[in-house]
Amino acid sequence: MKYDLEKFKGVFVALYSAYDEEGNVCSERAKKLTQYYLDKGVKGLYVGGSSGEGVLQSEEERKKMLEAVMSVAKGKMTIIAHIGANSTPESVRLAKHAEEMGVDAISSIPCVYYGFSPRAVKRHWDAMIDATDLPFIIYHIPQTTRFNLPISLFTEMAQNEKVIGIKCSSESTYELERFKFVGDKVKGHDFIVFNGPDEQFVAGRIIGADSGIGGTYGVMPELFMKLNDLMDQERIKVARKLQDEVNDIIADLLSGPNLYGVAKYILHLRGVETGNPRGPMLPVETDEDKKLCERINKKIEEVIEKYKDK
Ligand SMILES: CC(=O)N[C@@H]([C@@H](O)[C@H](O)[C@H](O)CO)[C@@H](O)CC(=O)C(=O)O
Repeated sequence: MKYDLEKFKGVFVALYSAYDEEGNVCSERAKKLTQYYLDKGVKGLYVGGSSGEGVLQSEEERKKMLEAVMSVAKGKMTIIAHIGANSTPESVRLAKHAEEMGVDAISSIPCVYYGFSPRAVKRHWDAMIDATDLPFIIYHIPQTTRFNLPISLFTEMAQNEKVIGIKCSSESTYELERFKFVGDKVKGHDFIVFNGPDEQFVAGRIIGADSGIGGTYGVMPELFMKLNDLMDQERIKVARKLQDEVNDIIADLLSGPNLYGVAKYILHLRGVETGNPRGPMLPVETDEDKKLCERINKKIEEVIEKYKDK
Protein backbone atom coordinates (compact mmCIF):
# COMPACT_ATOMS: atom_id res chain seq x y z
CA MET A 1 0.00 0.00 0.00
CA LYS A 2 1.41 3.29 -1.18
CA TYR A 3 -0.33 5.49 1.44
CA ASP A 4 -0.56 5.52 5.22
CA LEU A 5 -4.30 5.11 5.79
CA GLU A 6 -4.14 5.40 9.58
CA LYS A 7 -3.74 9.14 9.31
CA PHE A 8 -7.20 9.34 7.73
CA LYS A 9 -8.96 7.62 10.64
CA GLY A 10 -10.58 9.91 13.18
CA VAL A 11 -12.36 13.22 13.52
CA PHE A 12 -11.86 15.85 10.81
CA VAL A 13 -13.22 19.36 11.25
CA ALA A 14 -14.70 20.79 8.02
CA LEU A 15 -12.91 24.12 8.40
CA TYR A 16 -14.81 27.41 8.11
CA SER A 17 -13.06 30.10 6.09
CA ALA A 18 -11.61 33.09 7.91
CA TYR A 19 -12.49 36.57 6.63
CA ASP A 20 -11.64 40.05 7.83
CA GLU A 21 -14.31 42.67 8.58
CA GLU A 22 -14.50 43.56 4.85
CA GLY A 23 -15.09 39.94 3.87
CA ASN A 24 -11.61 39.25 2.45
CA VAL A 25 -9.81 35.98 3.22
CA CYS A 26 -7.66 36.75 6.25
CA SER A 27 -4.46 34.73 6.71
CA GLU A 28 -3.88 35.79 10.31
CA ARG A 29 -7.36 34.70 11.35
CA ALA A 30 -7.06 31.46 9.38
CA LYS A 31 -3.82 30.65 11.22
CA LYS A 32 -5.42 31.30 14.61
CA LEU A 33 -8.42 29.17 13.67
CA THR A 34 -6.12 26.32 12.62
CA GLN A 35 -4.18 26.61 15.88
CA TYR A 36 -7.50 26.48 17.79
CA TYR A 37 -8.22 23.01 16.36
CA LEU A 38 -4.63 21.87 16.71
CA ASP A 39 -4.88 22.69 20.43
CA LYS A 40 -8.14 20.73 20.66
CA GLY A 41 -6.40 17.61 19.34
CA VAL A 42 -8.51 16.83 16.27
CA LYS A 43 -7.02 14.42 13.78
CA GLY A 44 -7.28 16.78 10.85
CA LEU A 45 -9.01 19.43 8.79
CA TYR A 46 -11.01 19.39 5.57
CA VAL A 47 -10.20 22.72 3.92
CA GLY A 48 -12.30 24.52 1.31
CA GLY A 49 -15.31 22.20 1.37
CA SER A 50 -18.94 23.10 1.98
CA SER A 51 -18.26 24.61 5.41
CA GLY A 52 -15.15 26.26 3.96
CA GLU A 53 -17.19 28.01 1.24
CA GLY A 54 -14.64 26.92 -1.37
CA VAL A 55 -17.09 27.23 -4.24
CA LEU A 56 -17.90 30.83 -3.23
CA GLN A 57 -14.26 31.90 -3.45
CA SER A 58 -11.87 32.80 -6.24
CA GLU A 59 -8.96 30.51 -7.04
CA GLU A 60 -6.52 32.93 -5.39
CA GLU A 61 -8.61 33.13 -2.22
CA ARG A 62 -8.75 29.35 -1.95
CA LYS A 63 -4.99 29.14 -2.31
CA LYS A 64 -4.48 31.88 0.27
CA MET A 65 -6.70 30.09 2.80
CA LEU A 66 -4.86 26.78 2.30
CA GLU A 67 -1.44 28.44 2.56
CA ALA A 68 -2.39 29.95 5.93
CA VAL A 69 -3.69 26.61 7.22
CA MET A 70 -0.57 24.75 6.09
CA SER A 71 1.76 27.27 7.68
CA VAL A 72 0.38 26.13 11.05
CA ALA A 73 -0.74 22.55 10.45
CA LYS A 74 1.90 20.98 8.20
CA GLY A 75 3.13 17.76 9.76
CA LYS A 76 0.93 18.25 12.83
CA MET A 77 -2.55 17.39 11.54
CA THR A 78 -3.83 15.49 8.50
CA ILE A 79 -4.95 18.05 5.95
CA ILE A 80 -7.36 17.23 3.16
CA ALA A 81 -7.80 20.00 0.58
CA HIS A 82 -11.10 20.21 -1.25
CA ILE A 83 -10.18 21.30 -4.78
CA GLY A 84 -13.49 20.92 -6.61
CA ALA A 85 -14.20 23.99 -8.76
CA ASN A 86 -16.42 24.95 -11.67
CA SER A 87 -14.01 23.83 -14.37
CA THR A 88 -11.56 20.96 -14.70
CA PRO A 89 -8.56 23.26 -15.40
CA GLU A 90 -9.18 25.26 -12.23
CA SER A 91 -9.50 22.07 -10.16
CA VAL A 92 -6.24 20.79 -11.65
CA ARG A 93 -4.45 24.04 -10.73
CA LEU A 94 -5.82 23.83 -7.20
CA ALA A 95 -4.68 20.19 -6.98
CA LYS A 96 -1.13 21.11 -8.00
CA HIS A 97 -1.07 24.00 -5.55
CA ALA A 98 -2.33 21.72 -2.74
CA GLU A 99 0.48 19.28 -3.48
CA GLU A 100 3.06 22.09 -3.40
CA MET A 101 1.67 23.10 0.00
CA GLY A 102 2.26 19.58 1.32
CA VAL A 103 -1.32 18.49 2.05
CA ASP A 104 -2.03 14.83 2.83
CA ALA A 105 -4.83 14.31 0.31
CA ILE A 106 -7.06 16.08 -2.17
CA SER A 107 -10.79 15.68 -2.53
CA SER A 108 -13.50 16.90 -4.88
CA ILE A 109 -17.21 17.10 -5.51
CA PRO A 110 -18.31 15.97 -9.00
CA CYS A 111 -19.67 19.27 -10.25
CA VAL A 112 -20.93 22.66 -9.17
CA TYR A 113 -23.58 23.93 -11.54
CA TYR A 114 -24.20 21.77 -14.63
CA GLY A 115 -25.62 18.28 -14.47
CA PHE A 116 -23.04 15.84 -15.86
CA SER A 117 -22.98 12.22 -16.94
CA PRO A 118 -20.93 9.68 -14.97
CA ARG A 119 -18.45 9.64 -17.88
CA ALA A 120 -17.91 13.39 -17.66
CA VAL A 121 -17.53 13.26 -13.88
CA LYS A 122 -14.96 10.46 -14.19
CA ARG A 123 -12.92 12.48 -16.66
CA HIS A 124 -13.12 15.54 -14.37
CA TRP A 125 -11.95 13.56 -11.30
CA ASP A 126 -9.28 11.65 -13.27
CA ALA A 127 -7.71 14.92 -14.44
CA MET A 128 -7.28 16.06 -10.81
CA ILE A 129 -6.02 12.64 -9.72
CA ASP A 130 -3.48 12.48 -12.57
CA ALA A 131 -2.21 15.99 -11.75
CA THR A 132 -0.54 14.94 -8.47
CA ASP A 133 0.88 12.00 -6.54
CA LEU A 134 -1.54 12.63 -3.69
CA PRO A 135 -4.28 10.27 -2.55
CA PHE A 136 -7.78 11.31 -3.62
CA ILE A 137 -11.03 11.26 -1.64
CA ILE A 138 -14.35 11.39 -3.50
CA TYR A 139 -16.76 13.97 -2.06
CA HIS A 140 -20.29 12.61 -2.41
CA ILE A 141 -22.93 15.20 -1.48
CA PRO A 142 -25.87 14.65 -3.86
CA GLN A 143 -28.24 17.00 -2.01
CA THR A 144 -26.14 19.97 -3.13
CA THR A 145 -24.46 18.72 -6.35
CA ARG A 146 -27.50 16.76 -7.63
CA PHE A 147 -25.09 14.04 -8.79
CA ASN A 148 -26.11 10.62 -7.52
CA LEU A 149 -22.87 8.68 -7.73
CA PRO A 150 -23.73 5.31 -9.30
CA ILE A 151 -22.11 2.30 -7.64
CA SER A 152 -20.66 1.36 -11.06
CA LEU A 153 -18.70 4.64 -11.27
CA PHE A 154 -17.74 4.37 -7.59
CA THR A 155 -16.36 0.85 -8.23
CA GLU A 156 -14.39 2.06 -11.25
CA MET A 157 -12.95 4.98 -9.28
CA ALA A 158 -12.00 2.75 -6.32
CA GLN A 159 -9.87 0.65 -8.68
CA ASN A 160 -7.48 3.57 -9.02
CA GLU A 161 -4.71 3.14 -6.43
CA LYS A 162 -4.79 6.84 -5.62
CA VAL A 163 -8.48 6.80 -4.69
CA ILE A 164 -8.33 5.91 -1.01
CA GLY A 165 -11.73 6.97 0.26
CA ILE A 166 -15.05 8.72 0.05
CA LYS A 167 -16.65 11.45 2.10
CA CYS A 168 -20.26 10.29 2.15
CA SER A 169 -22.55 13.21 2.95
CA SER A 170 -25.69 11.60 1.56
CA GLU A 171 -28.17 10.78 4.29
CA SER A 172 -28.52 7.14 3.31
CA THR A 173 -26.56 4.98 5.72
CA TYR A 174 -27.28 2.06 3.38
CA GLU A 175 -25.37 3.87 0.64
CA LEU A 176 -22.51 4.45 3.09
CA GLU A 177 -22.45 0.74 3.93
CA ARG A 178 -22.27 -0.15 0.22
CA PHE A 179 -19.34 2.22 -0.36
CA LYS A 180 -17.47 0.64 2.55
CA PHE A 181 -18.28 -2.92 1.52
CA VAL A 182 -17.50 -2.48 -2.18
CA GLY A 183 -14.50 -0.22 -1.49
CA ASP A 184 -12.89 -2.70 0.90
CA LYS A 185 -13.52 -5.53 -1.56
CA VAL A 186 -12.01 -3.68 -4.52
CA LYS A 187 -8.97 -2.62 -2.51
CA GLY A 188 -8.39 -5.82 -0.57
CA HIS A 189 -7.73 -3.56 2.46
CA ASP A 190 -9.38 -0.59 4.16
CA PHE A 191 -11.16 1.88 1.89
CA ILE A 192 -11.65 4.96 4.05
CA VAL A 193 -15.26 6.09 4.43
CA PHE A 194 -15.92 9.43 6.12
CA ASN A 195 -19.35 9.95 7.63
CA GLY A 196 -20.86 13.21 6.32
CA PRO A 197 -24.16 13.87 8.13
CA ASP A 198 -23.14 14.86 11.66
CA GLU A 199 -26.59 13.88 12.96
CA GLN A 200 -25.79 10.27 11.99
CA PHE A 201 -22.24 9.98 13.23
CA VAL A 202 -22.99 6.98 15.47
CA ALA A 203 -25.13 5.26 12.82
CA GLY A 204 -22.46 5.91 10.20
CA ARG A 205 -19.69 4.44 12.35
CA ILE A 206 -21.79 1.38 13.19
CA ILE A 207 -22.53 0.62 9.55
CA GLY A 208 -19.01 1.12 8.24
CA ALA A 209 -17.59 4.65 8.47
CA ASP A 210 -13.96 4.77 9.59
CA SER A 211 -13.98 8.48 10.25
CA GLY A 212 -16.05 11.65 10.14
CA ILE A 213 -15.84 15.04 8.46
CA GLY A 214 -18.44 17.54 9.58
CA GLY A 215 -19.60 21.11 9.37
CA THR A 216 -20.80 21.30 12.98
CA TYR A 217 -17.64 19.75 14.44
CA GLY A 218 -16.06 23.21 14.30
CA VAL A 219 -18.06 24.44 17.31
CA MET A 220 -17.94 21.18 19.28
CA PRO A 221 -14.93 19.08 18.24
CA GLU A 222 -14.70 17.74 21.81
CA LEU A 223 -18.11 16.07 21.46
CA PHE A 224 -17.30 14.39 18.15
CA MET A 225 -13.95 13.18 19.46
CA LYS A 226 -15.83 11.77 22.46
CA LEU A 227 -18.35 10.08 20.16
CA ASN A 228 -15.51 8.64 18.12
CA ASP A 229 -13.76 7.29 21.24
CA LEU A 230 -17.02 5.75 22.45
CA MET A 231 -17.45 4.04 19.09
CA ASP A 232 -13.87 2.76 19.16
CA GLN A 233 -14.64 1.29 22.57
CA GLU A 234 -17.97 -0.11 21.29
CA ARG A 235 -19.86 1.76 24.04
CA ILE A 236 -22.96 2.15 21.90
CA LYS A 237 -25.50 3.03 24.61
CA VAL A 238 -23.50 6.01 25.90
CA ALA A 239 -22.69 7.03 22.32
CA ARG A 240 -26.38 7.03 21.39
CA LYS A 241 -27.24 9.23 24.37
CA LEU A 242 -24.50 11.67 23.45
CA GLN A 243 -25.63 11.66 19.80
CA ASP A 244 -29.11 12.71 21.05
CA GLU A 245 -27.60 15.67 22.88
CA VAL A 246 -25.44 16.58 19.89
CA ASN A 247 -28.47 16.43 17.59
CA ASP A 248 -30.35 18.83 19.85
CA ILE A 249 -27.44 21.24 19.48
CA ILE A 250 -27.36 20.74 15.69
CA ALA A 251 -31.11 21.46 15.48
CA ASP A 252 -30.44 24.74 17.31
CA LEU A 253 -27.49 25.55 15.02
CA LEU A 254 -29.75 25.06 12.01
CA SER A 255 -32.57 27.16 13.47
CA GLY A 256 -30.70 30.46 12.98
CA PRO A 257 -30.20 32.51 9.80
CA ASN A 258 -27.51 30.16 8.44
CA LEU A 259 -25.46 27.30 9.95
CA TYR A 260 -22.08 28.89 9.18
CA GLY A 261 -23.22 32.35 10.30
CA VAL A 262 -24.26 30.88 13.65
CA ALA A 263 -21.12 28.72 13.98
CA LYS A 264 -18.84 31.67 13.22
CA TYR A 265 -20.63 33.85 15.77
CA ILE A 266 -20.20 31.12 18.40
CA LEU A 267 -16.46 31.08 17.66
CA HIS A 268 -16.51 34.88 18.01
CA LEU A 269 -18.02 34.45 21.51
CA ARG A 270 -14.94 32.34 22.31
CA GLY A 271 -12.55 34.98 20.98
CA VAL A 272 -11.84 33.18 17.70
CA GLU A 273 -12.60 35.65 14.88
CA THR A 274 -13.51 34.33 11.42
CA GLY A 275 -15.79 37.11 10.15
CA ASN A 276 -19.18 36.51 8.58
CA PRO A 277 -19.95 33.86 5.97
CA ARG A 278 -19.95 35.08 2.40
CA GLY A 279 -23.24 36.15 0.84
CA PRO A 280 -25.73 34.90 -0.08
CA MET A 281 -25.23 33.07 3.22
CA LEU A 282 -26.74 35.13 6.00
CA PRO A 283 -24.73 36.32 8.99
CA VAL A 284 -25.93 36.66 12.57
CA GLU A 285 -27.31 40.19 12.86
CA THR A 286 -30.26 40.50 15.21
CA ASP A 287 -30.28 40.44 19.01
CA GLU A 288 -32.48 37.38 18.81
CA ASP A 289 -29.86 35.53 16.69
CA LYS A 290 -27.10 36.59 19.06
CA LYS A 291 -29.04 35.27 22.05
CA LEU A 292 -29.55 31.97 20.22
CA CYS A 293 -25.77 31.68 19.71
CA GLU A 294 -25.10 32.43 23.38
CA ARG A 295 -27.59 29.77 24.40
CA ILE A 296 -26.04 27.19 22.05
CA ASN A 297 -22.54 28.01 23.23
CA LYS A 298 -23.60 27.47 26.85
CA LYS A 299 -25.33 24.22 25.98
CA ILE A 300 -22.19 22.92 24.23
CA GLU A 301 -20.10 23.72 27.32
CA GLU A 302 -22.59 21.89 29.54
CA VAL A 303 -22.64 18.77 27.38
CA ILE A 304 -18.82 18.71 27.19
CA GLU A 305 -18.71 18.87 30.98
CA LYS A 306 -21.42 16.21 31.38
CA TYR A 307 -19.63 13.67 29.15
CA LYS A 308 -16.04 14.49 30.13
CA ASP A 309 -15.61 11.45 32.35
CA LYS A 310 -18.16 9.09 30.78
C1 LIG B 1 -25.19 18.74 3.53
C2 LIG B 1 -24.06 19.22 4.39
O1 LIG B 1 -23.74 20.38 4.35
N1 LIG B 1 -23.46 18.33 5.14
C3 LIG B 1 -22.38 18.66 6.05
C4 LIG B 1 -22.75 18.28 7.45
O2 LIG B 1 -21.66 18.48 8.30
C5 LIG B 1 -23.92 19.13 7.91
O3 LIG B 1 -23.55 20.48 7.94
C6 LIG B 1 -24.37 18.74 9.30
O4 LIG B 1 -24.66 17.37 9.30
C7 LIG B 1 -25.56 19.56 9.76
O5 LIG B 1 -26.71 19.21 9.05
C8 LIG B 1 -21.10 17.99 5.69
O6 LIG B 1 -21.29 16.70 5.25
C9 LIG B 1 -20.35 18.85 4.70
C10 LIG B 1 -18.96 19.04 5.10
O7 LIG B 1 -18.48 18.38 5.98
C11 LIG B 1 -18.15 20.07 4.46
O8 LIG B 1 -17.54 19.84 3.43
O9 LIG B 1 -18.12 21.14 4.98
